[in-house]
Amino acid sequence: MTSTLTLSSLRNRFLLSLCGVLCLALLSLVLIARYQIMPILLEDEEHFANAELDRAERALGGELNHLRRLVEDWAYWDDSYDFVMGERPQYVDSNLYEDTLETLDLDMMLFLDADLSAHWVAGFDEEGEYVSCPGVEPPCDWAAPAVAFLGRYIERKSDDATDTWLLARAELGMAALSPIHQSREKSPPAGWLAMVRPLDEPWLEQLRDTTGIQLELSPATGQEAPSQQLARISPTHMLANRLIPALPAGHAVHIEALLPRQRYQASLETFRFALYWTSGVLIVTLLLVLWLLECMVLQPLRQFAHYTQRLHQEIARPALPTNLVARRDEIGTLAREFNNLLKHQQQQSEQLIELTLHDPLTGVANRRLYDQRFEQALNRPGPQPRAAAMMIDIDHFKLYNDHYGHQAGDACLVALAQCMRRRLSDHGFLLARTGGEEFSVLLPGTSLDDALLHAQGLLEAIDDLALPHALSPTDDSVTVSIGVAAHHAELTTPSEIMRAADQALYQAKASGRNRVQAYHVHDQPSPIDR
Ligand SMILES: Nc1nc2c(ncn2[C@@H]2O[C@H](COP(=O)(O)OP(=O)(O)OP(=O)(O)O)[C@@H](O)[C@H]2O)c(=O)[nH]1
Repeated sequence: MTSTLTLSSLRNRFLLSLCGVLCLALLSLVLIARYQIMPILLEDEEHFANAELDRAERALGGELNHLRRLVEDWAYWDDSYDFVMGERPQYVDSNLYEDTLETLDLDMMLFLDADLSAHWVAGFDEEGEYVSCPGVEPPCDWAAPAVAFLGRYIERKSDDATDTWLLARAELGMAALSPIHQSREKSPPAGWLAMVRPLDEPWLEQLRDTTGIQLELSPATGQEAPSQQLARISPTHMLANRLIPALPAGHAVHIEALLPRQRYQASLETFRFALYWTSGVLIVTLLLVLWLLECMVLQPLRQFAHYTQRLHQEIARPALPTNLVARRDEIGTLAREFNNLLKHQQQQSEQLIELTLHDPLTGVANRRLYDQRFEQALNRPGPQPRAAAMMIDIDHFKLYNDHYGHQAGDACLVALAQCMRRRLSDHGFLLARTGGEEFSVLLPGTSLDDALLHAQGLLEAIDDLALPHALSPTDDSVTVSIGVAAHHAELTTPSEIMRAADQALYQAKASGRNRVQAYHVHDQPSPIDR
């Protein structure tokens, strides 16, 4: 019952509807964010990660180029040519010593003869000791696999170009191989020079500074490829991975970049900001709409409903609140139309009441109104006399009807009523048609004697009217007979007084008509001759 009442309120239903709309709007925003905006943000993030990895890869390429230029500088140097041709024995002492490799940031320098055998090896062994040997005999035997690999590689090589590689050994590195030529001469290589540079932590730190990317490099095999190229490890950071082919065959350098998710965070923050503001604005709008609804519609409607309740409860019709009538909107129109309807209804009910209390032919009071007024007159407190009454009957009216017709009879009734009303209205007496051709007059506060005088006046007025009555045995014009009675100790009720007046009327008829007869208590009624 309570919930029915609650939901029957326009305000609550409107509130519920608006809340529904609000929830739908917020749900739509969330769905748009989930299926439209988030994928775009994540895709943008992947592009960013790829671009950063490309940049890191280009930085590595730059390092390889640097090594390429270094190896070419040495390989195209005439002293190096002379050295591999066996013509410059002091080359080792002047150029290949520990400081040279350290300055050039190299692990190893390997000179090969044209027959691909090791000509000279200079570098740091597994213990980090600098060694320099004319071949791969101990203590330079650790270089034998490199010499073998380069030999195989150069045999298959179809050009004289410089080659560079990344090395995915236990410790990362990069290598470059260049043919040794005499400068400005196009001749087959006199030998080959290979350089190996370690990619150690200081080098990596430098690369991080140069690129501004938090990079980690590690050796990997093809099978160790990271399952996910991009791993979002926290709301603020992600790990981007990439494998770059390296030596030995089947191995790779694994680049791992720790990247900030600034763009994603910023976009997300912006979207959240927009979402919160949108929600806030929607809620404020909802409250505003409710407030406007309350002020503009619900309050006037309640006032209107309260007014209609008062209409039922109060006898006198209360006035419609002026603020409702004065409104220029639909509620104002409704209030004004309602007011007009009420007035119209009131007029109609007044007309109906009028009809129920008056005689439709003559317009004078009917018996109902006459009886009501009679009761009131007798009950009114005050000194005697309380009231007197006349009973008036047209003489030989049947003959009138027979002679002039029923319609003329009606006109005669109207004419007589108007005449008598004119005569009586000044005194505040009530004329009523109480029968077909019978009238009664109520004379409040009038004694029997005064009533007789007024009755006499009526006879004279009707006589003056001189309505022709050709068949009347009494007179050649229409006449009436009047019985008069007044309130008395023994005539206390309207019916007793009217019965007495009727008896007096009967007497008047019996005495020859066209006369007034009073009813005297305890006396035989005596006619008053004209
Ligand atoms: N035209 C018309 N005649 C009416 C109306 N009401 C009653 N009458 C007539 O009034 C006549 C009354 O006749 P009666 O009661 O015989 O009395 P009367 O002819 O007036 O004779 P007395 O009263 O004895 O003088 C009847 O003929 C009714 O038809 C009415 O509203 N219009």
